[in-house]
Amino acid sequence: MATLAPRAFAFLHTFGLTVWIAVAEGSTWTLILPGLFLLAWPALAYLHAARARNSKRAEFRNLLFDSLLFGIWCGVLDFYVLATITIGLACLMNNMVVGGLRRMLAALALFACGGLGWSLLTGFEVRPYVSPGLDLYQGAGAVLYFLAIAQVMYGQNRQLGRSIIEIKFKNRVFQALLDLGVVANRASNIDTLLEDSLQHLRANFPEYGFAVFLQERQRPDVTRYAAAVGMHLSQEDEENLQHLLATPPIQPKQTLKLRRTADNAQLYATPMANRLSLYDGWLVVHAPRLDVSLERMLTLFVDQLAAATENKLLNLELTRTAERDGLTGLYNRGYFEDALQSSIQGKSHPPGLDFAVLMMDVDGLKEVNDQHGHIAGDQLICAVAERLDKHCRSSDILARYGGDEFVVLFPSSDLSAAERLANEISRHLEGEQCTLVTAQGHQVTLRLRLSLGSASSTETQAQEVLALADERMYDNKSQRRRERAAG
Ligand SMILES: Nc1nc2c(ncn2[C@@H]2O[C@H](COP(=O)(O)OP(=O)(O)OP(=O)(O)O)[C@@H](O)[C@H]2O)c(=O)[nH]1
Repeated sequence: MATLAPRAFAFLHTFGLTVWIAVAEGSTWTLILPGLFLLAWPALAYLHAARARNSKRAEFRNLLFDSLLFGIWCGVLDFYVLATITIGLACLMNNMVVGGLRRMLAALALFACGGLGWSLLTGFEVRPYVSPGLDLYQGAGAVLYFLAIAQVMYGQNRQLGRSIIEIKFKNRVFQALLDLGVVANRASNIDTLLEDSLQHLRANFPEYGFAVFLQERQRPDVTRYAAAVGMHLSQEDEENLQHLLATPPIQPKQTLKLRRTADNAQLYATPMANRLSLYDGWLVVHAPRLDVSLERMLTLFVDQLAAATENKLLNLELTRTAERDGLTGLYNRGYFEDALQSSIQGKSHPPGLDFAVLMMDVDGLKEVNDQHGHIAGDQLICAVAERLDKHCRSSDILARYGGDEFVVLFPSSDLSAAERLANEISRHLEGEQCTLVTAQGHQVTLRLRLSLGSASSTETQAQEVLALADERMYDNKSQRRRERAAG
């Protein structure tokens, strides 16, 4: 379609040539009337291409038909040499440009067929030369035509260059978005999610620096998560953004300029603007300047990052709810039993790793509940949980087994690990004072008392370890009761 104007000019010019020759030889209307078709053909060709399902192919067919038509017309004009050479050359060039050598050869064949076919039908006549004036007319027309075609090709090349740059940019954006998706799946927490996401962004866009920070919506002065790659976000920048988010009427929706940096680049910040349910935040980019494509890219990344963060938060919350006890925050019974099953399996397969279990029961919870109410009872359970947690190592799995019972699993350990913790509890927790506040607001101080029982897979069948620890804990409780009754 871009060549429509030069082609229309070529047909118009050829019509002028026809009129010139008709007048010069006196054949006037017998040559001019059929010549009018030359004026109509570019419009017909345009309509045909515009309506065709595949307009590019229709355009190529039109170019071949141009060659046939011009071949016939050169025959009509008795092969006036300069016209035949320039018109023929134009036909070959047009076809060569769009379809290479094969299409050019096809155009040559059609051009020759047109000219020779016409001569066969009407008799072969040759008029190699008409007048110097016509040579000048034809020469000037040819030069104009070729220059116009060159201009069209230059424009198309420029367009192509721009499109390639744009496609490469879009590919990088696409790749970065894909990377963000993969990172989001792999990240085990929000910090690694943000850090890895920015690393991948930077890998795809090394010319930019990136930073992100999320703050709690309820307490905008608290930055909850932050990460920066390839740039530094000063305390002042952070406070500035926090201030913007904390001031509802001016909460921005679009990317805004933060400040000029020392290296003459700019810091731009794109807000997450209600894309997260619990947090607000910014994606900050260090870039030489902000253009439309960078702004669009930032919006896409913010969307993707916010969606990934939201998913991860939900996922972590879900996992937490599924594995944790609601009152104490310790692992729950389900999580403990899964871990115990893994240890039992581990013992039955080489290298047959041993494990140990320590069961604990708070003495006298019923009495606390009865005397001071359930709220005080809950506080006692939480206080015990907190203190037990302090004595456990990171590899120990401490869980609330139910009611006032706690349990610790020591994977890859023997009885000594359980006995070590039992001794620590007896020495440090047993008898320790604990202050509770009743529903009525009264303070109650009581002493902690715990019954303990431990067992390990070195002593019994793996499946029996928990039951053995439980049995020993009840033995311990009975003995303590007897001692208390006696003493
Ligand atoms: N406040 C509170 N009480 C609970 C909770 N879960 C269980 N209980 C109570 O804890 C008590 C547990 O029963 P027991 O183990 O027989 O009571 P205990 O007074 O500790 O008795 P011993 O263990 O024999 O010393 C019951 O009264 C339950 O109602 C809880 O989440 N909160």
